[in-house]
Order: sequence, then structure tokens, then C-alpha cells
Amino acid sequence: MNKNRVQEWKAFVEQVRKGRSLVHHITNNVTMNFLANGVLAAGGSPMMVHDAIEVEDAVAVSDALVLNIGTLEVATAKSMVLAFKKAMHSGVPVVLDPVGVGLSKFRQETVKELLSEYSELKGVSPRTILTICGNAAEMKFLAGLSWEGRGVDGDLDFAEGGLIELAVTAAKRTGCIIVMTGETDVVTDGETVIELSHGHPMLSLVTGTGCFATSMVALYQANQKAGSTTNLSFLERAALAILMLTKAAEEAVQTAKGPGSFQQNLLDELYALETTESIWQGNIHWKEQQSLKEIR
Ligand SMILES: Nc1ncnc2c1ncn2[C@@H]1O[C@H](COP(=O)(O)OP(=O)(O)OP(=O)(O)O)[C@@H](O)[C@H]1O
Ligand SMILES: Cc1ncsc1CCO
Repeated sequence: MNKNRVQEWKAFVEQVRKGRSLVHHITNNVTMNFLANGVLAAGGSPMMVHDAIEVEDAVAVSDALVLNIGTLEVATAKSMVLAFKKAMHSGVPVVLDPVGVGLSKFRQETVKELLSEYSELKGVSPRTILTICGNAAEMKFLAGLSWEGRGVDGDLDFAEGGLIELAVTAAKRTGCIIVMTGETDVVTDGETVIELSHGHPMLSLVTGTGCFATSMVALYQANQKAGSTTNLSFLERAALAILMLTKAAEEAVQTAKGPGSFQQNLLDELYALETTESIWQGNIHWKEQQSLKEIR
């Protein structure tokens, strides 16, 4: 077990939980309230600002930006592009949730525009990081394969090895960090793969837990206040975000009667979860160049 690593992770999680990082969201109107309360419970400060007239001003004061296309509208798609460009030029990390991307040409074109803006900025400094957080159906589309999602949901069955290959292909094709959620979560930049198997199936019975995973990643990748730096990579920070969410879910389910109380408990656990030894025990695997080694 790598104790130093765990100490660094723990210190960073504590930093995030006290940091009140400002996470600007342009997101869907189904889960917006859940995301705002979740970000607050996890130690951040949420801000939902959508209108094109003010999104650039909002990005200018933000520590991270979430773009979620769940209930995409023509006006918000325009806002997203404006906010994205402003974020990229002002060093604000962006996390995109391509909800139901294969559903319509409109969603596909919007995501394509953001990705092509991102790739055009390659080599331009400063250019911050773009992470994409979504389920296997959405990643399948981004990997250049056919869309098999149903509505905005993505119930896809993949063999273990297939999942990793899918996430790696999506990362290589988009040039982004990929966080692929599901029973097993896969976090990869196309080279390194971090696999996490925590959480509970109850997470699928509350709408927006995937959207919230995206918000958590943004909170953990957010710019840190002066004097609160970290050596952790964006990849590791994304994995920590998922770890905290899924570990909180494991606690939340203990006393839940069903999805309603589970959702409430989840907020309480995100707020209270102790970063003791048990958090770091279990199924976190780190793979590099085909070799599997556990980082704890
Ligand atoms: N069967 C499962 N067992 C454990 N954890 C799960 C399971 N399914 C999903 N999760 C967890 O639930 C969270 C949401 O992932 P999921 O893939 O369900 O998102 P999604 O389909 O995009 O959701 P939504 O569209 O409702 O926001 C992730 O943190 C993931 O780890
Ligand atoms: C149900 C639903 N429809 C559009 S967005 C959303 C929330 C889960 O992504």
C-alpha cells in the first residue's frame, strides 16, 4: 500500500471540502437543484448561469465549468460555446456531460463544435483541460461507434475488457480525459487507466447521479485558491471525485428505504464522509501500458 499517495489524496479531498470552489454550470433543468445541493454538500459553491449575455462574466469568476446537454436548447447551446471559449482562454477547467448525445443531430453538432474548438486550441497557451463524463452509451458514440442509448439513458452491457478499450478509444479520439460511469467507472486519458468499482445499483434509480458525477469531477478539478496547490493530476482528481461519490453512496444505502431517502442520505454522506482508511480500501486499480498495478 502506498501510504504517501493516500496521504496526498486525503489532504486534497480535505482541501476540496473546505475550498468552496465556484463551479459554474450550464446544465439541464431536470437535475439542476440536485447538482447545486450536491456541490454544496461536497464542499463547493454552485452557480447556474445560462444566458449568453452573462455566461462569460460568470466564467471569469469561476474555478470550473460544467456543460451538460441533458435538456439542450438552441439558446443554451450558444451559451455553452461562448462559456467554453472563455474558460479555455482563462484557465478554467471544463467538464462536459454529453447526455444522450446520439439522440439528435442537434446534440451531436453541439458536442462536435465544442470538441473542434478544443482541438483547434491544441498547442495554444493557456489552454485548460476538457474532461468528458458520461455513461457507456455516450462514450460509445464519442468513440465513433453506433449509438445504442435509449432516450437520455445508456443501459449498455459490456465485458470488462471492452469497457476499458471503449474509454481509451474515446479518450484518444477526442483528446480529452474520459470519465465513463457505470457499475465500474473508468477514468482515462488514453494512456493511464484508473478503474473504480464502488457505488450501488440504487444510484441508477435516482435521476441525475451521472450529472452529479460530472459536477463532482468539476469540483475536484477546479482551480484551487492561491496557497492551496496540489501535485495531483487532473486524471487522479477526477478519480477521487468518483471515489468520494461512490463511497458516499455505499454509506447512504445502509439506512435508505428506497430512492427518495437514498438521495437525501447521499447529500448527508457527501457532507459527513470521513476520509479514514476504509475510504481508500478496495477496488481502485491503476493501469499503465497494459500492466495492472494497484495504487494502494
Ligand atoms: N450498478 C451500479 N453499481 C454501482 N454504482 C453504479 C452502478 N450504476 C451506476 N453507478 C454509479 O452511479 C453514478 C452515475 O452513473 P450512471 O452511469 O448511472 O450515470 P448516467 O447514466 O449518466 O446517469 P443520469 O443520466 O441519471 O445522470 C456513477 O458514480 C457510477 O459509479
Ligand atoms: C431525465 C432527463 N432528461 C433529460 S436530462 C435528464 C436527467 C438525467 O440525465
